[in-house]
Amino acid sequence: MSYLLVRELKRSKYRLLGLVGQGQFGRVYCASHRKTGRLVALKELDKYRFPTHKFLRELRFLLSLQHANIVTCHALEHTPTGRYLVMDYCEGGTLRGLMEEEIQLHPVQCLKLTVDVLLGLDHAHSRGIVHCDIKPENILLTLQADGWTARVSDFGIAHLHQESLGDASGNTGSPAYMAPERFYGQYSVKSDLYAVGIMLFELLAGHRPFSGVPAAMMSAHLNQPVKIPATIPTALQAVILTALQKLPARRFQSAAQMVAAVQVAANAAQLELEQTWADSRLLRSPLTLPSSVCRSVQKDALQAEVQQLVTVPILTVATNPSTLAGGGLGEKHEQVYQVCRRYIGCRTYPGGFWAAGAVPLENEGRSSLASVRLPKAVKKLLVRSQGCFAMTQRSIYRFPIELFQQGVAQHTQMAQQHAASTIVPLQHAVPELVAEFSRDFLAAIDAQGRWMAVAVLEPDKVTSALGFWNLSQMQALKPGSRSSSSGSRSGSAIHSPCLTAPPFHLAIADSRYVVAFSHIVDQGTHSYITGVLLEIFTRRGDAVSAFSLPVPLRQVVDSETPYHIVALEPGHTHSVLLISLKPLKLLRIGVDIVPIFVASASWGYVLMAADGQIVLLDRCGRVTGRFAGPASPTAIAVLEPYGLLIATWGNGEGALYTIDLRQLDVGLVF
Ligand SMILES: Nc1ncnc2c1ncn2[C@@H]1O[C@H](COP(=O)(O)OP(=O)(O)OP(=O)(O)O)[C@@H](O)[C@H]1O
Repeated sequence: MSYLLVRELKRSKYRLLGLVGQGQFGRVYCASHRKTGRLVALKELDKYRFPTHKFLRELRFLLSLQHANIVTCHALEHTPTGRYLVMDYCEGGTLRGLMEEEIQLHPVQCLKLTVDVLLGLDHAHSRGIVHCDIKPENILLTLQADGWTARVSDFGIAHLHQESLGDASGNTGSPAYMAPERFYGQYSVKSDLYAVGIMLFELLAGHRPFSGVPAAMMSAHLNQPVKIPATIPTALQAVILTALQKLPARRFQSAAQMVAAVQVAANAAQLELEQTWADSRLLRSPLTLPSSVCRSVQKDALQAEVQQLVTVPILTVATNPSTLAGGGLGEKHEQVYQVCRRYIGCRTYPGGFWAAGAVPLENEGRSSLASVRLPKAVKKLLVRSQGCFAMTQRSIYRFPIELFQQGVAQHTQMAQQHAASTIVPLQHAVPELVAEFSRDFLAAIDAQGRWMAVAVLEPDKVTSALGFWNLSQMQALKPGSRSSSSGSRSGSAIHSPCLTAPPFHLAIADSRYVVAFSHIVDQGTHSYITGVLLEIFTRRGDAVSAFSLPVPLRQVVDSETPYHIVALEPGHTHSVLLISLKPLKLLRIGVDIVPIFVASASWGYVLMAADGQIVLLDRCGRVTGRFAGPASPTAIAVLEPYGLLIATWGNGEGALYTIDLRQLDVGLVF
């Protein structure tokens, strides 16, 4: 990151959060406004590479365009070292980036993005501006409650309608998206609609209609008929064919006309779209066209959803194989069910599934097995080298990690020896009470298990203070005391900062920083949650930064990778949100279960539904396995690299399960 820019910005109203990309004319940074926490993109404009006239030209276009589907420019900042544009930050990156993710986009989402682009263009066209460079690289994305929203950016080579035709700069652009007339230096609003037609083709077909070197592409755009794959519904084929007419007069006459045609075709093709999509995995959230903006969730609805997670349905576990979800869910489920049935019912222990139940199996006349008694419902499980930390409503317990490792190791050993007829008794484990609080609390433990951040929720529910613990000595660090935890610079005093709002989650960003998440409530109604405030503190309690996310969240989990978190969103029952914090990037992945818990592993993510269904995703969000675990989970965690811990609660009893994923043939690469 440019040292000078950082120094300048230290004195400015923005705090840099990270480098986002590099364009022809300078770098783009993600920054937050120091007072409001609003995220912005700072586009550095190198004065040598971006001559003043070009720069003023783009600024003239940008400042005149204020629309939800155009990346808004707020200001121009001058520093002694340069100048930069302050723009809306688009945390979803470019449409090109989304298309390159190996997650196929739902056709309805593709149509919505196309309509978004057309609405943005309609606004620009109504002000006499032709973009002239529409392509996925110039479409940025923001994430909202109803899915991705596309915003047109980069008006660098835009032209006014009345500017002279045949202008030498008129034929600059990207040949793959250029309308035939653009190769002759001519342009009009219909040239932009042609480019949108190519993009729509590419979104639905997965490739562009013409490819090759620029000369070949020019020839194809001018002469070659467009061949549309039969997989694209007929109604939409007609829209693409009209947009890609060689003669501008035969295309849609305005962006608004094309929006109407896309909407009619989308309705006509609804059934076909669903069928096309049936075999592939996609964003299954219902989407409407055009974007009906629903940026918030009702506070009560979120509370009810969260409540549902805590008060799980009651079922007895570990003593009765029928409580382990098994039937009707495919081969893998059946496989796990069989393993459990053999383990419990026939006194065999074939490996692959190890359970420690709160009710010892001797009660049913069976041999003794290790039993982990869970005194309370576990709300959060964290696995560190020092042990497995189980957090209940007001206490933190630590189980020796060996207990679980022993369980997994024994399965493996037994599976290898084919000694499926013996039950190996495991040690009874008594969890150690690490801390007890007089009120509800949240806690996060750093990856090395050296320190812990704790927020005890105050009764007034308006404020909460953040406290820090040295876990090697198992003690809370008092505000003003000197931190002596290993790895810290000695002599730094601990603070106990007050959080802006009561948090609903604490996460560790890396070995030095903790992030507090709190809901942002609509100031007018006080009943809608519109987003999430993230406040970042050092492990000594110094406030570092704060910024807001535009989407409400209901559950957040730290990821294996620093500055990455995984979250579930209220209202988005079939998806999981991958969040990178530095710089902010959001990726929503569609899944075909309703996850209520998510855990992160070095190889990907584990999602678990209330009925025990478990889906494993790799780091790119592809499904690598699915099977059924115990029902009524209250918390899950990964026991690296191949163990999965599941806490359940029912009938006043709790249980901790360990599943050895290697035994399940789930296609994971460890
Ligand atoms: N407002 C923004 N919000 C988020 N990311 C942005 C924003 N603007 C740009 N970016 C990111 O920064 C990268 C560089 O953008 P920039 O517009 O400077 O260059 P470019 O798109 O490569 O084209 P050019 O240099 O020709 O204008 C983009 O690829 C995009 O990922």
